[in-house]
Amino acid sequence: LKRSLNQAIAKEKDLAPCREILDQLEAHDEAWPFLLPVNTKQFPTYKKIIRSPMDLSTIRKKLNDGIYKTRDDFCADLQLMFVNCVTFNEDDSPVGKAGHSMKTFFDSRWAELIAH
Ligand SMILES: Cn1cc(C(=O)NCCN)ccc1=O
Repeated sequence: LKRSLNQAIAKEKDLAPCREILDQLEAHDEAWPFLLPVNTKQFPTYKKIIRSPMDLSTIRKKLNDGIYKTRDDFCADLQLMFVNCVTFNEDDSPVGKAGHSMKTFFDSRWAELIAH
């Protein structure tokens, strides 16, 4: 379906805050477990337990490649990343704690973005 120029501009506006939030997530002190895909050689059971891996570099690539059509598509991949983390890691582990901290940060920034 061909988009008008206005629709293309509207789409760009809608996703612009996603770039901003992603910048902040990547810069977060507790982003280290999420910057790259989980190393399945280091964690051989990961692929068996987590059927849909997701990480910040993959989200960045999808955003840059125009894969996300709406903000909610973007938000769904972040929620997937956090659910994967809770599934695979103990809450009181270093990665588990980082995941909870990053999710709390994301949810508050997302609310500001949507609630204006
Ligand atoms: C998201 N996640 C990350 C790791 C990890 O150790 N990442 C840092 C590598 N330097 C392990 C399990 C997990 O679910």
